[in-house]
Amino acid sequence: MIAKVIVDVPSRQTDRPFDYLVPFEMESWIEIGSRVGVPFGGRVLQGFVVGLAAEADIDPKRLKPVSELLDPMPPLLPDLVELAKWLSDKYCCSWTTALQAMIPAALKGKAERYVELAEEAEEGELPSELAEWLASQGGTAKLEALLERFPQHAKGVKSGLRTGAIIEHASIKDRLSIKKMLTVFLTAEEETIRAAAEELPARAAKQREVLLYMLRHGGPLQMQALIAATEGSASTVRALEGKGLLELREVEQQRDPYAGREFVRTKPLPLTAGQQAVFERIVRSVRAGEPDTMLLHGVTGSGKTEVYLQSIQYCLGLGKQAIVLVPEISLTPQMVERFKGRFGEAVAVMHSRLSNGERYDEWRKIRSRQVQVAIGARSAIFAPFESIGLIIIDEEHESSYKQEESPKYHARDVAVRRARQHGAAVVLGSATPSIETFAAANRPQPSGTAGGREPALLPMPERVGGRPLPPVDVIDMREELRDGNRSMFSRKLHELLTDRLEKGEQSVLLLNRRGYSTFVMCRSCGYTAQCPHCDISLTYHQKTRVMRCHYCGHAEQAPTKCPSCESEHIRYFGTGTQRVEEELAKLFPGIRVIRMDVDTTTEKNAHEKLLKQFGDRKADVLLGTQMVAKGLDFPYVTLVGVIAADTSLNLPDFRAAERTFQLLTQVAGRAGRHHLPGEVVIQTYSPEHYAVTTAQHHDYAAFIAEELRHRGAMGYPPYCRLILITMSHEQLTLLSSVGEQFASRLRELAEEQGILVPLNSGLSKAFDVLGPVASPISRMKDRYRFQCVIKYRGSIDASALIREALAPFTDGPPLRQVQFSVDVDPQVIL
Ligand SMILES: Nc1ncnc2c1ncn2[C@@H]1O[C@H](COP(=O)(O)OP(=O)(O)OP(=O)(O)O)[C@@H](O)[C@H]1O
Ligand SMILES: [Zn+2]
Ligand SMILES: [Zn+2]
Repeated sequence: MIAKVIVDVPSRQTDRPFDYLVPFEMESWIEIGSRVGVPFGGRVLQGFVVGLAAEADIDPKRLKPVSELLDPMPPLLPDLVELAKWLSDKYCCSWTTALQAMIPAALKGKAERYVELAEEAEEGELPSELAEWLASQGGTAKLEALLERFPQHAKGVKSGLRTGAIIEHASIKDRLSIKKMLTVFLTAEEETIRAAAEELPARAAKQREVLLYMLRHGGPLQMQALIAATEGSASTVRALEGKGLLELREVEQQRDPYAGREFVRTKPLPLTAGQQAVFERIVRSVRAGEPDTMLLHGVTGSGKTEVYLQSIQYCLGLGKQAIVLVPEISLTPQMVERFKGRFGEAVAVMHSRLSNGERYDEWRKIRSRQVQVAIGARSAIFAPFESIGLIIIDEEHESSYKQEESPKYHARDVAVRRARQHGAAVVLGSATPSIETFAAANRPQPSGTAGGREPALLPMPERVGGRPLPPVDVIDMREELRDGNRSMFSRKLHELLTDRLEKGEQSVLLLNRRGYSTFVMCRSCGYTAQCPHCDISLTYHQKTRVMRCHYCGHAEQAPTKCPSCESEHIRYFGTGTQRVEEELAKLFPGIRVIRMDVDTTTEKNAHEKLLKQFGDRKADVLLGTQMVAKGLDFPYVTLVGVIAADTSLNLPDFRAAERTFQLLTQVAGRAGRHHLPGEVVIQTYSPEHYAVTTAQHHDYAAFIAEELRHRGAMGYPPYCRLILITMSHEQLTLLSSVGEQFASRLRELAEEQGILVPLNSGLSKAFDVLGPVASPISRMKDRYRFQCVIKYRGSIDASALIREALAPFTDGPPLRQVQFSVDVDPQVIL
């Protein structure tokens, strides 16, 4: 049997399956999706089996055998292997990069090399101290360890390897192993043990105590716990083991990040009429078992989560599994609680705040069918379930569903693809759907589909219990200044905050920090501190007084004197959450503020603790960045304030208005979700902007209509699709000439297909190459950057075209090579 293996070398030359012979003893174990170690170019590399065949494509004499099988159960399933191929085609990355994205980091094995003393090694063939040491290690040791111990014998080792006096082995070691704990078991029935305990001599009182404790506990116990509870020792337990009363075994442990937490079980709520209609539509689709994508457009507080929960329940009832994606940032304890509360042990949770070990164990619960629901951020879309019935993407408009490093996939598109493989339903949920999704859901269904398809748009325009959406006040901050108010709080917001403090109700304050940074500038000459390697300002960190580059990590101490004019008026600028916090303390003495931003949430579980404190009403104000805008559901929040709405409006990003509208709508939705009515204040310098005015009136339709007009006029999605290609090199001249060559080759290829047509031509197929031009960040890590933007429309396999155009540029000698990075459907073209 031949295994076709993708080896873990992410280069173009090796981006294809290689043939290996499957040794007889592995034949019944190796499957598509198996992880193996294979010899490759003199090393052993990790690889994935992507195909099996009876005969090899190469000369059988040149075939090498698979050297090891790394897991008894393949970590990947055939559908994921196929999906990886699709990912690599669509997002122009190597197959192995796509495969690696699907498994937990713990399984990204590293080769380790061992040396073994050959039995037939002759005396004197190796330096004696080396041979002796190896013998003392049982004849084998890690090559690394050997060389570290005897650096002077490196030559001897090499010649030993050549003559065969020592033999080299390589093996793939996982970064992390399954955690095992020594566990104590009783070997007999209760009566037998009790009798034996009675018979123990008086001096073995401790042993008796241990036995009786085990009986009281009534089940296996971890050795450590047993010793701690009985104040005994390992030797006591070992003695009982010797008497055959106890047995000690290593038992696999699941690292459960939620261990010891009680989740109050919840029952399905009676659905409102609006929820019921949507629920029934979803359930019909799940039952049909055919791929189907729906957009659940429900205003904030309309009860989307309850619909998800009941739909999942239905899906599980069919014996199928469900995946729920939520943005990393809103994977809050509240969200986890709602799922654990409904489905208990059947849920695996995957987010980036888990340790590698915890994540690995959650993943194993999925792979071993212990759970039926996976809830997690973006990468949970690769959960290795075998029969998926339903995929839910909550807050589908969130940009965090797009991965910014290779493979640069969008989880939404992967979900649709995976659903097609499984015949699953996809529910995209949001109060503010992305314009692309909204347009797709409104597109007329292809005619001729049997029975006529049901509409893909499921609206829930009302809040649960008929609660109103909160009224929104827009405050023009220019007017405030004109009237002599220099504070960062408008009079209105100040007044309402005072009122909430008096009533003991809670407020959420959002500091929109997108596009904001704290940078160092000289007030005398205008000098700003720049990164010496990148074309970007350094960001100032107040705590450490260090300036740091966000692209390359370069850090330096903030100057006290301007390096350019020696003036001492060098300051940092920008409004951070810290400044707002200080201001709050000044204006409202005694106010209790919880600040939530990157600085206060770095510690593990910090996010969770802060939200719990707020939920327990230990603070009056929750102040934060984007983190506070989503998913929170606190009954005593009756005021939401946005400190400055427009910081994100002025970014040179075609999605700036959409992002602002979404953020404002989401954060406004945190107010008045329960019995107490809410109010919202938005402070802005551009009160007339349509993103602000439509958010003020909770008018998604009006926003979309206006936004679509802009997108159409400028030629942006959803009227076309984008691909961003960034090229970089140390030499500007080389880069610019390679960039030109690439762009013209791409144009030629498009021309040959007859699709090189400008977007505004009105033809159904169009493909336009813009650039190359210098990237907005024109230098990064000492490399110059150029970019091409491709806009296209119609059924064009643009990825294939780009891969073809790239081929001659990426196959050359690596040193002179210009680096290319392809971003399909980019979120930002900055
Ligand atoms: N059928 C129902 N009966 C009573 N209460 C409900 C029902 N459905 C949902 N709720 C409650 O309504 C509140 C809002 O629901 P939920 O948080 O699911 O809204 P959402 O649509 O997800 O909102 P957002 O998009 O703002 O996060 C929650 O407290 C929830 O428990
Ligand atoms: Zn200066
Ligand atoms: Zn830098």
